[in-house]
Amino acid sequence: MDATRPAADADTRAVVEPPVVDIRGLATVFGRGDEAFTVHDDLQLTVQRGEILSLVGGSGTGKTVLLRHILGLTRPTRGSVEVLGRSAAELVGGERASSRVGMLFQHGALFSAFNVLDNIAFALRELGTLPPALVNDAAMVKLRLAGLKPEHATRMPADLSGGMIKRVALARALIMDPPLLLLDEPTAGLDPSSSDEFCALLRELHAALGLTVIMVTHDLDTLYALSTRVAVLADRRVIVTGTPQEVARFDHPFIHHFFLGERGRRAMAQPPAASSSKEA
Ligand SMILES: Nc1ncnc2c1ncn2[C@@H]1O[C@H](COP(=O)(O)OP(=O)(O)OP(=O)(O)O)[C@@H](O)[C@H]1O
Repeated sequence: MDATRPAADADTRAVVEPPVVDIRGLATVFGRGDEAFTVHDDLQLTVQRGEILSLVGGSGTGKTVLLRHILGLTRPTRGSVEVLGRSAAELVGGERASSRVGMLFQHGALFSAFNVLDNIAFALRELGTLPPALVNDAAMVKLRLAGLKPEHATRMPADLSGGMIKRVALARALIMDPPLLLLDEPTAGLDPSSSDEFCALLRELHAALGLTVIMVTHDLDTLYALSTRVAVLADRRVIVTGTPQEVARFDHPFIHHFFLGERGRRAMAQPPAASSSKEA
């Protein structure tokens, strides 16, 4: 187990391929002078192609801020965030952003005035490079990929269940075929059965599309179902990475609370569902 990096022998690709995400010496400080508040300090994290990395940490430890840095929406105070070999800051806006990184926001963040198909098609339509019929065809492909039916295309977001909203948001995140997918609490607000179904869909798409996934989650069942690796944010940095079982053995108050409480022991007792799990 390594405090900041995947084990070199975890996967030979890790040695020969550049990481999909490479974060070095990252610091995030909000405010100035007496008001300064340090969220991250000398944080390192690398994510290799094909991983499903779960980012866990207590409330306010900077998980969402880190996702925003990776998306290029915000810049750290110090350090570098590289995504697919380029600075994340170069990603912002237009085709380059959504064709490299897809983002599934916690509550779906669908446009309430657009129907399902128009929500899915949004980024591709905005590009203006394809005729409308082809944009619709591409959106229909993603709609089906996300496990929705053609008859759902004309529904409005207000008429969708929580599970369907997640699926539409996922289809929208994938419209430009990004190699990297960021998930913020993908199963939050879903009942256990919808949550299991959504995890199964994410696992299928991860394998079928060869995605790299970074996921923020507080849900241990989701973590055990999907993660190939877990990174724990505490004390302003990534204190440990490893398989869920390895990380659970690391001695830190947050980890004791998160993994070894009753809820954690129950989730750990489930057989690991991620077929691509690898020992670090
Ligand atoms: N733009 C900002 N200006 C000032 N402080 C901010 C800003 N964005 C985030 N913060 C602060 O940074 C800290 C980390 O926030 P963040 O939302 O990343 O936490 P989190 O780990 O995602 O928490 P949670 O699990 O509760 O969602 C919080 O204290 C938050 O108030």
